[in-house]
Amino acid sequence: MIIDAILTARSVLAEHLPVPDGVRIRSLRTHKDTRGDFTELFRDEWDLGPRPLQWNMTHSNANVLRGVHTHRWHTDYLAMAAGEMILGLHDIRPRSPTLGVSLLLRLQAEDLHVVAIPVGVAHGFYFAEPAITLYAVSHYFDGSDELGCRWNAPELDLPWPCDDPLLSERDTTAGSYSAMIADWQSGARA
Ligand SMILES: Cc1cn([C@H]2C[C@H](O)[C@@H](COP(=O)(O)OP(=O)(O)O[C@H]3O[C@H](C)C(=O)[C@H](O)[C@H]3O)O2)c(=O)[nH]c1=O
Repeated sequence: MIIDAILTARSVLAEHLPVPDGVRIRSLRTHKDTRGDFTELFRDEWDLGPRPLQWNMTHSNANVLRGVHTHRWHTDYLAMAAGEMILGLHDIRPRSPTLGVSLLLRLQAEDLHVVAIPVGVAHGFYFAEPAITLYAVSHYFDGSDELGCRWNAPELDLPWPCDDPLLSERDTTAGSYSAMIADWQSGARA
């Protein structure tokens, strides 16, 4: 069953489950009181990868899938502000010890964790219900660093819990997995 392939961030940390090399997951501490709550999202001292230069917020409707994308230069750093995301990860770096490793990770605003995704780890965000994602990037937005492939390319080995997600025009017309690999390797650093 697909649902069995989806791990919570908490279980990955608790059971020391393998993730693509360089992916960092950290549990965030929420301080609750009678007014609500307070959670630190980022501390440079946490050493989760390159420092964020830009923060973004995305509202996603139900059944939206953003991706699958990968980058040559910038790291993504994300947490859920509301709702839940199924984060798909897949390592495409030829020299990585986790080349080809795939993972579906459940991120929940109700159990806050932050995830840092390094260059060369392809990723997609699936939202079964409306959700709000906060994410930072280590470089300013540059469309030339936006690589990707079809969300359901078999080579990704990502059993997404959806059949017909709502995609952007860009993701609808995304190319093949092999084209993404060639594109990435033509200019990658890692
Ligand atoms: C990323 C970005 C986008 N935009 C504009 C460009 C488009 O008009 C609109 C939506 O952008 P896009 O369709 O690229 O958004 P996503 O499909 O959610 O993709 C983004 O989130 C996935 C998961 C990624 O990994 C990508 O790096 C990132 O592009 O926001 C900006 O103005 N600044 C930005 O930094």
